Amino acid sequence: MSSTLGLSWDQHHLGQEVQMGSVARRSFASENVVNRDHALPNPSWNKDLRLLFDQFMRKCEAGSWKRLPSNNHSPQSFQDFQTRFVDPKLPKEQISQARLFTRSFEDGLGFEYVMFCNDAEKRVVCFFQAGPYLQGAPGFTHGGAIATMIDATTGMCAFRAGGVVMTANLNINYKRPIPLCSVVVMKSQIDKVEGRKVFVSCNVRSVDEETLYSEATSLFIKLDPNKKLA
Ligand SMILES: CCCCCCCC/C=C\CCCCCCCC(=O)SCCNC(=O)CCNC(=O)[C@H](O)C(C)(C)COP(=O)(O)OP(=O)(O)OC[C@H]1O[C@@H](n2cnc3c(N)ncnc32)[C@H](O)[C@@H]1OP(=O)(O)O
Repeated sequence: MSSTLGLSWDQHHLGQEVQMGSVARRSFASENVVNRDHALPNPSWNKDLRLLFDQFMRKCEAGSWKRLPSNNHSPQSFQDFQTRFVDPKLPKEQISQARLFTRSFEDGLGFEYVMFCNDAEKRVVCFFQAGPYLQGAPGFTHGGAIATMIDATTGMCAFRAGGVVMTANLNINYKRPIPLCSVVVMKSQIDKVEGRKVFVSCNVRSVDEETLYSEATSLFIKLDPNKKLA
């Protein structure tokens, strides 16, 4: 399947996966931040997150699911996105400090998560542990942090199916508050694709699946390579 940038998503992801191996431990002198794959267990992961990770890694061995690496810096394969869509007049020093929002916290304090995709079924699953810096109401996870993770999960689902996309609309029903430091299961799937529009839905449940925390629908638009974004 080809994306609007003329690269197939396999090429994008190949870039991501190649990068994981070759540059994963590269240090960025400007701020001494190691660009690494965060979608792997670290000591802050609780038992639930580790169990879910192990369970899905076994599914990966069986073949239908794939773990998605997640680095704090954009992979080299997104250079094309930058060249086409990012204003060249933006200050280079600040741009070189850019990092993925969800990977900008120290381990355990913010967003700890791992995503797995099943391309044949057009599904992405995310296991998310909300760290203590994501508090909204005391003891519970901030709604903006939940929205961020729903956007990231449905965005990845749309990207796997449709190439380079941006969020045009995100609707969330928050049904139950998510306890801080707990793990939730986010399941997303492509509902339909109409031209450049990719419709995705997502639900957020407790690990035992008994509690439905949130339900969401998103609309992503495949970017037109001939249109400037700003
Ligand atoms: C972040 C980039 C990622 C790229 C790389 C992907 C890597 C994936 C890897 C890892 C996933 C990580 C996940 C990250 C997740 C985070 C994503 C974000 O945070 S995105 C930031 C928030 N979103 C914006 O800032 C968009 C602002 N909006 C826009 O720039 C434009 O509106 C845009 C690009 C969305 C569409 O603009 P047009 O000019 O290309 O397209 P037009 O002609 O307006 O619309 C096309 C069709 O869509 C409909 N449409 C557009 N917006 C709609 C809406 N809100 N509701 C309903 N329909 C809408 C229109 O009516 C039109 O439909 P008709 O073809 O006429 O049938």
